[in-house]
Amino acid sequence: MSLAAPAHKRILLKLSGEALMGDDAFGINRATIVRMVEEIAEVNQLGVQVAVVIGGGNIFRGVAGGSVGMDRATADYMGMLATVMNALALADAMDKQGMTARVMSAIAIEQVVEPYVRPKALQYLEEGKVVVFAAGTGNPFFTTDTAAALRGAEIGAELVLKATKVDGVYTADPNKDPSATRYAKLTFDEAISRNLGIMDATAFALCRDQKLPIRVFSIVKHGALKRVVMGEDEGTLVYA
Ligand SMILES: Nc1ncnc2c1ncn2[C@@H]1O[C@H](COP(=O)(O)OP(=O)(O)O)[C@@H](O)[C@H]1O
Ligand SMILES: O=c1ccn([C@@H]2O[C@H](COP(=O)(O)OP(=O)(O)O)[C@@H](O)[C@H]2O)c(=O)[nH]1
Repeated sequence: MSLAAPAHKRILLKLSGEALMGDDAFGINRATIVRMVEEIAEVNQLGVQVAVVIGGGNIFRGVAGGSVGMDRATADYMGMLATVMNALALADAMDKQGMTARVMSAIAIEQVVEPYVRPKALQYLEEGKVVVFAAGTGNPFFTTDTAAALRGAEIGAELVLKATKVDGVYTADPNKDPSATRYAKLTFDEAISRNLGIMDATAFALCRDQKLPIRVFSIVKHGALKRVVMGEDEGTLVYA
């Protein structure tokens, strides 16, 4: 039996809100969330420190609100609140799975969750607790992908793992262009200049400047998270 050690000590996992929907049209699919949490538990048990940034697209997206005439910043605050709901659901499922999860919010709603305080987050990670970062960056006009890049840099994560419905970065959106092919790896500059829509340019630029690599992989594919953590070739690596 091989007792290979994980390739990373501390990771930042970005889960899209839509990933939580499973096959539902919106909201949180319980079976999907439980399965994801099982995969997170597996890497947590290997001794890997795990922080999570959760999206909110399954409940509300600021862009959608803005497009129907709402004030964009107000719609974005609604989107951030949606991520808090997802964070609570995720942390609850983690606790049921035997992990200890702590939700930290970028906007103050202290009766619900504790505020994000960087040293506290670092302390939780050292203790082996899973930290779930809620409310994105706390600012409108940003995304949770950018929050993942920001928190990843702040906590000194070795890698940002973007778990999504596709299994990597493609030459074009594979849901729209069936002839698109997947990159094994590419640089941040290539990703930005080719306008690859998998993540927003702000997130890519932040990770590029901080030399924080991102691995994009499928959350639907069983065992993929563990393979990434073990340093195996899975999905697409975006690097500086
Ligand atoms: N070049 C690309 N390679 C891979 N996926 C892409 C690309 N361009 C756009 N996408 C889309 O990005 C989505 C992944 O981003 P994600 O943040 O998980 O989704 P969303 O923003 O819809 O919640 C994929 O489902 C895919 O449709
Ligand atoms: O720093 C942030 C992060 C998120 N949002 C809002 O929250 C919504 C949900 O986040 P996102 O779309 O990134 O979620 P995901 O695509 O991962 O489901 C976004 O559309 C924005 O409206 C925001 O305003 N600032």
